[in-house]
Amino acid sequence: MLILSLCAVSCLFYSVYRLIVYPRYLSPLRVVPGPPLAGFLLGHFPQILQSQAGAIQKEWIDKYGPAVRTVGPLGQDRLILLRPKALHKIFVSDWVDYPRPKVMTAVLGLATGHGLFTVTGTEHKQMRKAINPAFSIINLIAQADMYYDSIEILVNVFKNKLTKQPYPSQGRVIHIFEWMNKVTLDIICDAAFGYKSNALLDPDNELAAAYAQLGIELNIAKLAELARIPGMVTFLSSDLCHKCRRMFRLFPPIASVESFVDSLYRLRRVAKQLLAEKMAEADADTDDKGPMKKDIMSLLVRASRRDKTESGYRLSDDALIDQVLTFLGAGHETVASGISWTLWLLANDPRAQSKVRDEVSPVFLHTDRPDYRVLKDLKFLDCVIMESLRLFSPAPTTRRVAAKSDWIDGIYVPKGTQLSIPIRAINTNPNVWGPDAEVFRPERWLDLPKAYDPNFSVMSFIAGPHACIGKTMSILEMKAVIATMVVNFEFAPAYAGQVAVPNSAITMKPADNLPLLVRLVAR
Ligand code: HEM
Repeated sequence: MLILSLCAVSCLFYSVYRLIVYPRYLSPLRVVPGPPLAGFLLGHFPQILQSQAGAIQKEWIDKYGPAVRTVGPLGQDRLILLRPKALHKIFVSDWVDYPRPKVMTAVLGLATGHGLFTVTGTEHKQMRKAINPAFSIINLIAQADMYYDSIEILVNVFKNKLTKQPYPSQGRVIHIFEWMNKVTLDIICDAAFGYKSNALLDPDNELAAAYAQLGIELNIAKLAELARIPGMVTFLSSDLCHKCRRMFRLFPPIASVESFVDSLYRLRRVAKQLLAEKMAEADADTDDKGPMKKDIMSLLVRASRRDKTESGYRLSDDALIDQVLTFLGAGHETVASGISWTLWLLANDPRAQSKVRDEVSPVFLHTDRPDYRVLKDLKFLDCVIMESLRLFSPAPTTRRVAAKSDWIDGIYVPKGTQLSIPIRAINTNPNVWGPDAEVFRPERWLDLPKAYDPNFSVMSFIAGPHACIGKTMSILEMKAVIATMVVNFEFAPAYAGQVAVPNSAITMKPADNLPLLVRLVAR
């Protein structure tokens, strides 16, 4: 009894210390400006959850300056940092000391396995070195043609929708994000595995259905909480968990984990089958057997065979599956959001839309499949895409944790501090981009401001060793889709007074699926 009482008193003292005394009176970060401290238990977390993705961080920066201190759940210290000096230290010079927080890697790792998102330090360096060649310009040039198989299907789907209605010339409202999500899944499946997922025409395709189901019911906050339980991530992706997944029905708040586990299982099963096929193909590959397959998995399988003998590090078969799941997870919804927001901005700026059409139309007189070099030279389209990624970054914020105590840009940051990187606020910083930083003005990319820093003024793909490996591929893919769409269709808002509705999740996608009025362009 005495021991129990002592435990209860100690717990009480510790809770008072962690939730009240430390954040309010002892934390070295209490001198950094920030919003007034909120509830003891959840801190500013509810405000972040309720706001549009990345919007509250921007509001706080506008009000309190380039370094803002907030408090997370259970009195956890958080710092929002904006200045290039801080970003350079966190992402480039001292990146190993600022890894992704455990909960972030656990959630990402659940869907993508042990891949680039979950490793850091030496293992990350080796893994990235093994994978980089698959994203080289030479491979992207070879791959670009694959994108058009899916883009052409998308164009036909839209044309069918528009012509099969009583008054085709009036156009039709189409939910753009839904279709961009399908076309980007088909493209990444083809580019990553050489696999035709056919999401555009067959929503029952195993992989397309598994992805569609993956994100529907389980919200990220619940997933993050589950991922905190030791061993849970490994368990959720195990065959055993899949066998007894119905047990989750007994716990109504997490009943949807059942379908999540099922989707994961199905994704992995397809990935394993595909890997087996690639291995067999690699075994049969000889120089005189026709063209080599150009999808990312074939390249990685061939490289892993070579590296078995040439160097110490080799991607194991399981690691190969995880990499490809990583590319599917990272390179599908992000690109779909990027394309959708670009079409939204063009729908609201008919002048820019006509200018893009005028630039791309001559190209399409010669070919329906402009290649890497041709797409690269479309300068105004490039400006439009850069401006769209600046204003509507598909990843609106990201996070890191301080693995040791150190000074960052003049602030003493204790070990364990969570660092919030406000990508949306960085991209629209008026000190760099001027008073019209929030305005869509593609031409600004032709005459960049003096304060522009190529690494830290737009952080949509972040910077340093963990920067997005798919950056060039995404921009190329966005260009191919947007050029083809704009040359075939005209886009306008679906109704008067329509506003953008970015959701508040890890990626920033249109919460309403982005309805737009689409009309055929006479060619
Ligand atoms: C417009 C599209 C995209 C955007 C905005 C985007 C953004 C990002 C961001 C912000 C990160 C860093 C996350 C962090 O560390 O906090 C990242 C990492 C990553 N992205 Fe992308 N991404 C896009 C498309 C793609 C594509 C198409 C692929 C692959 C096919 C891809 C693969 C990856 C991978 C593997 C990482 C982890 C890199 C590492 O840690 O070494 N992404 N991306």
